[in-house]
Amino acid sequence: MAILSLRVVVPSCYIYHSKPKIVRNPLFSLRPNQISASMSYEKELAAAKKAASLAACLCQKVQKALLQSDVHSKSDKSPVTVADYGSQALVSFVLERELPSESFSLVAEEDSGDLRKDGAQETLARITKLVNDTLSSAGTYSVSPFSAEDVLAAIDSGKSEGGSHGRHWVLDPIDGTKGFLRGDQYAIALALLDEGKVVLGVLACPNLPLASIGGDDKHSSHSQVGCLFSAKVGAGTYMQSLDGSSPIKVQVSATENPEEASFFESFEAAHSLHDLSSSIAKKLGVKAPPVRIDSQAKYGALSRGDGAIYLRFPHKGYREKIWDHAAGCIVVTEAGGVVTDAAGNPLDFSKGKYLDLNTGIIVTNQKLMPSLLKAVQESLDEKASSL
Ligand SMILES: Nc1ncnc2c1ncn2[C@@H]1O[C@H](COP(=O)(O)O)[C@@H](O)[C@H]1OP(=O)(O)O
Ligand SMILES: [Mg+2]
Ligand SMILES: [Mg+2]
Ligand SMILES: [Mg+2]
Repeated sequence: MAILSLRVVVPSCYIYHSKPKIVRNPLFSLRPNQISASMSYEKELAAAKKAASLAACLCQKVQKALLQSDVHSKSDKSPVTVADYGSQALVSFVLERELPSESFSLVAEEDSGDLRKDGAQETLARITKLVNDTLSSAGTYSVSPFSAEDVLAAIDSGKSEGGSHGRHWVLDPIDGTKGFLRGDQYAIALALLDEGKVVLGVLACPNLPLASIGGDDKHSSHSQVGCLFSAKVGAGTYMQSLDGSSPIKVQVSATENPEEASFFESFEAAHSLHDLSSSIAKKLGVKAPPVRIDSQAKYGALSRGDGAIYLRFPHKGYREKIWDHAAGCIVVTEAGGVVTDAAGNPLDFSKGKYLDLNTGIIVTNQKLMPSLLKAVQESLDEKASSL
């Protein structure tokens, strides 16, 4: 098993350049029917990139402090709480500020319930300071400091239920909390739904190396970290460094040969059935051991071809939430990949907060999908008959 465990030197606050120089590869030029789709959502994508970059900056400050603190405090959940809420407040603030003319609906993981309880004042004060410090060090907005009430209101603007009508932002302010606490991978995942479809997505992965983490490159140095993936319907997927390099277009692995493919799965066995993934991979003929990493960073890594397959089979009874897959899904599909449930159905983000799925989520390229689906079905049948 390959485990990517990184203790990183945290970069200083990212300065997000709102107008990056986009390097377009003529090999991937747009077809005429894609042009109208690609023309729209331009300012929404720019706002999403800005929001996720600022939130990543806030999270890195907290993770850095967490990793430097003494070992006993690492089981303390409060640092991640502060970062979760702070990230959500910042994203909500930036989106509303950048897109003032649009009606604003946000479906997000956190709410302010616990922060309004007696005894939470100190935590709320820490979050408020963190949000204000991040905004002032980025120097993007000349706003008077946020009050604690402003922070609570910004967090609570994420209370929308989503659905199939209109536009809804979808946010996981820290995806991969366990990875965040360990000092490993996590992501800030932000997507936009329009009439129930994901039309853009951004994944900020502060600890993901800019170089490939795929099979053969496991031993290469992972010194430069911090990736920002962004995708817009009909316009492909781009990756840039979180500290502001030019975006480059990325594509999923083109391999047709499972023997060459490596596969990603959750680091946490409690999040996905590792035995089932191993049986599927074996049936398919995958030779490499699984690459286990936390969060939607898996979708980002897959979108640039680091691995060719992502398998996710949560334990019985777990319901997947839209914020855990919306951004990752468009990042992979716009890079040429396919994301389905175990029966081969596309994910439906139009039903509110939850995804109604058949058994699990599988991700790969177009060529490998038919044989992957067959291996999944056979493994599920074997599992059912052994019960
Ligand atoms: N019991 C669980 N089973 C599956 N996924 C879970 C479970 N508990 C939390 N998650 C969510 O799974 C995602 C991370 O999974 P992984 O890193 O294994 O891919 C996160 O979105 C995490 O939520 P959270 O956003 O609170 O971290
Ligand atoms: Mg999550
Ligand atoms: Mg989360
Ligand atoms: Mg959570």
